[in-house]
Formats: sequence, C-alpha cells, structure tokens
Amino acid sequence: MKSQNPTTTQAWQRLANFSETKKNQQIKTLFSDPSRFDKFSIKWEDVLVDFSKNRLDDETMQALLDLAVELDLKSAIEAMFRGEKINGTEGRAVLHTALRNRSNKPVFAEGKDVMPEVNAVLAQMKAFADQVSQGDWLGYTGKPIKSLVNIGIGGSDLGPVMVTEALKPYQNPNLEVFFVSNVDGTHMAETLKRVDPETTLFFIASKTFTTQETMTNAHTARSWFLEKAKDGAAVAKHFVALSTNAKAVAEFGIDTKNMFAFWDWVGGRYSLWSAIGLPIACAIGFDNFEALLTGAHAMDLHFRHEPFENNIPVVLALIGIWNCNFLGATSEAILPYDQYLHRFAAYFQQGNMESNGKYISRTGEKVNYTTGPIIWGEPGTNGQHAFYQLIHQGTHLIPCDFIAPAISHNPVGDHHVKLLSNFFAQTEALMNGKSLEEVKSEMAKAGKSTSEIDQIAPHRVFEGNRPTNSILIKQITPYTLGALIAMYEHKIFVQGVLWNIYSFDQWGVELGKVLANAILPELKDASPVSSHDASTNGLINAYKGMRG
Ligand SMILES: O=P(O)(O)OC[C@H]1O[C@@](O)(CO)[C@@H](O)[C@@H]1O
Repeated sequence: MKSQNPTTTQAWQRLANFSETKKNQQIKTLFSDPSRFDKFSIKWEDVLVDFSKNRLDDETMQALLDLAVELDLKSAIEAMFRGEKINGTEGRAVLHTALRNRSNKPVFAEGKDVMPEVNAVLAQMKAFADQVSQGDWLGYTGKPIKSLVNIGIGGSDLGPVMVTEALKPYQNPNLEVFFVSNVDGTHMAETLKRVDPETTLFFIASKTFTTQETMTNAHTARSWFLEKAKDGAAVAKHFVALSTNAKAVAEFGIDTKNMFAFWDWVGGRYSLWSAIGLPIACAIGFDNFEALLTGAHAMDLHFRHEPFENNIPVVLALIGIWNCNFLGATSEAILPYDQYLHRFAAYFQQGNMESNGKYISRTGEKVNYTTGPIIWGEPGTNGQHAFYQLIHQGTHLIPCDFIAPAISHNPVGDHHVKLLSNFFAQTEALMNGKSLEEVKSEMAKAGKSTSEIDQIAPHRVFEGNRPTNSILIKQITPYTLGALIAMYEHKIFVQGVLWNIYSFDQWGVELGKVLANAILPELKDASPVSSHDASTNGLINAYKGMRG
C-alpha cells in the first residue's frame, strides 16, 4: 500500500494551482452545461447520488480522479478486502467487509480463511435471535424476554442505536430496546426504572471487555438483577456478552456459551455487522439483519469493482477532499430528511472523526494539510429551525449531505411531500441564493420604503454557492440502510488513504482515560489535591467543597 504525502503528487499540484480561480466558481453557472446533472450524479440500484451542486467542473473532477490513481487507491482497496494488515500501528487487518461477505468466498487474515468462523457466529446469532424474537428465550421465572438492554459505548453502542432507530418500522412489537452507554448513573438508573428483571435481557457489548463505562454499567445491571433474582445461576438467562475477550467475559461471570465473539480485525466503529449487531438482530429479526448485511455487501462490490468515475464512495471522498483541502471547509453536515435516521450523523461522528481525526501520517511525520472534517448534523426539517441560518448566511463553508427516502414508512396525510419539498428546496436555495437586486425588488413590491429597503436588504441577501450532495433513496429498508452505511464507511476509507493516515486505530482516546483513572482515587475523600495544574487542582477542590 503506497504511502505518499498527497501534496507531492502532480494531481494535487494541479488542484492547488487552479483552486485559486475555481474556488469562487458559481455552481449555478456550471449548469449552463445541460448534461451536468446526468454527468454529476450516479444511480445505483434504488439510490440516486446527485453531486452536481458542488463547486466542481470537469477539470477539477478529472484532477481528483487522477489524484486517486496517482496515490494508487486501487491497490489500497484490494489490500483491505484481501485482509492485509493495513491497520499499521496495531498490526491488524481491517475486515468488516468479511462480516457481510454474502458471497462466502474465502477471505484470508494471517493466512486463515475467516469465513467459517464468521458464519459460525452468524449461525449462533440467528439461533439466539430467533429464540428471543419468538419468545422462546425465557427468563429465570419462565417468562419470555420483553426488554433488551444493550450496555456498551462508542462502536459498541452507536451502531446498534442508529440501526434499531432507523429500522424501527421492522421492530418486533413484543420487544422494547434500550441502550445504556454513559457512565453517568442517570443513564442506567433511568433505564432500570423502565424494565423488569424477570423479562429483561442484557447485552454486555465491548470489544475489549475492559471499557470503564461499560464494565461499570454491567456490574450495576448485574447487582440490580441479582437483588431481585437472588440466584446467581439466573444470570445465564439474562446476560450475554458480545466481545473478543473470552477471558474477561468469563471473569465477569457470563458463561462463554452466552458469548458472541468477534475479532481484532473488526474495528469498534465498524462492528455493527458483527456480534455487536446482536441486539439489532433480536429487535428486527435475523432475516432483516441479514438484509442489512446483504445491502452492505452490494455496496462493497460496487466500491471494489466500479471504475472510480462512477464509484459513489470514491466520488464522495474526492469531493470531500476538494471541499476540505482546497475550498477550506473544516466540517461536513449530514442532514437526513427522515426522523428514523436521527442518530445517523452521530454514528458517523465516531465513524469519520475517530478514523480520520489524525495529524500524523503513515510515515510518522506531522501532516502539512487538513485531514478529517468535523462531522455533525440533525434530521431535516428540524435543522432548518436551528442551524441552517449559519449554513445559508454564516462565514463558514459547510458542505452538506442531504439524505431522503422517496417513500415514507408513515404516509400520514401530506407530511412526506412537505418533508421532501424542503429537502429539494434547501439544496436549491444553498446553490442559487438570492441577490441584492432580487431582495430589493421583492421589498419594493411589498411596499417597503426606500430607507427600509436600504437598511434591511443586505441582511436578506443569500450569497448561495454553498456546496451540497443529495442522496435520494427509494425507501430506507434494511438493505438500503446497509448500503448507505457501507457507502460512508468506504468514503472514510478512501479519504484516509489519500490523506496518507491510519484510519483504523484511535490512540487519541487513550490519554483522557489514563488521566481519569489517576484522578478517580483522588475523589474518594475530602482531602484537597495539589498534584495537578492550578486549574485542575482548583476544579477538583471546588468539587470537593460543593459535595461536602
Ligand atoms: O467496544 P469497547 O472495547 O468497549 O470500546 C468502546 C469504544 O471505545 C473506544 O473509544 C476505544 O477505546 C472506541 O473506539 C470504541 O468503539
């Protein structure tokens, strides 16, 4: 896998040279080319990706595609799918694609075909999920399970949360799903108020089975359960583990036959396809979980085999690099016009920012260019009443991904056409804006005085020319959701390759944890601390004073 500073490529030099003139290109003028929409959109199965509302002309697109070729993206893609240890700092392969490899062709990690064990865990998950879904998994008093509580954080939480929310229309009506992630006791306390130990199944989801928040919550849940159940043997009916760490699972007291394993070559933020997805499979049924895998696999095949100019993850990644590295954007907004997708942006905050929030290159030097963007977003239309003011008239350039289903699961009255009218209008407004002349003319027609027009008009001008992608999906189903998630995963992968960084480790999360573990014992009593800087000492001692 090539490791090159992208700024040393000819393609990057070309992009840098013409970005000065092109960065103020007016998107709307580019539509003088009648074929622009067709040229700058990709139709894949029931998904239309329209990237024509970007500051992007043929020359820029070609230079971006040349960048991908010059940095040998193709070899990097093959290295990932073939199980090479591309997670260089941890010496691991990156094979979340194997988890959904519906072709069942062999995939090798360290010389061993991983598919037999992947399939064995999927079979174990199916058997378990079928029992739970059909009410055949009984609690210690013989009642069927009604409540699922997933205890996990980060990749052991965000994926199952996002998918079960997104696929709520497919959820078993006899089951309620809860997620506890924060070590803040409120999260567990509020959840335990809503469930009955006799009919509750806890999933302890942790790749390492060492994460402080998860283990704290797991012990609290077990204590709560045993206060009622009394008999430790009952734990086996109400606790299962989703982990790579069988030793730690056994030490916690979960029978390893109730453990659903996954492997080190599955990154936490890429793990919903693994045993971490068991609460999803229980909530929506294994057949729908399998459809999720199938959709992701279909996108994997598209990503692996489609020429770059028609390759959705590659094109979105390249546009992101143009916006970040040449137009100066530092964040990207993901705006799903679908209330069920309300946790989609949050999911890709971890997916993107924990993957590409890096400043050291694969060769160990500090990068001299921008890497991973800040990812944020909320569902439409709510965002329009919260932060779209800044997107339209702020001083930041914020590229936005608008996502919408053509068909709603809830065809209530005219709600969906109103939702979609906003979906279409926002990207049109962000591109076209409204000129001073148009504003003044409108105000004059409304009978406003000249002085009022002169005073107010500038505030009502929309510069426009704000770049957006529109992703229109026939309907959010397990299959299309799987494809959508995989699409974003591969976009992130491509950008990491081109930015010459390691996207699959997360050393940046370690320091805070270590310092918190050092402070924790200092909080046990009222004695003042002085081992830190003045601010941290001051805060801790003030806390002790407040707490009494
Ligand atoms: O699944 P686990 O091992 O409990 O890790 C949880 C999360 O913690 C991290 O911040 C790594 O420490 C994320 O990368 C990970 O998804």
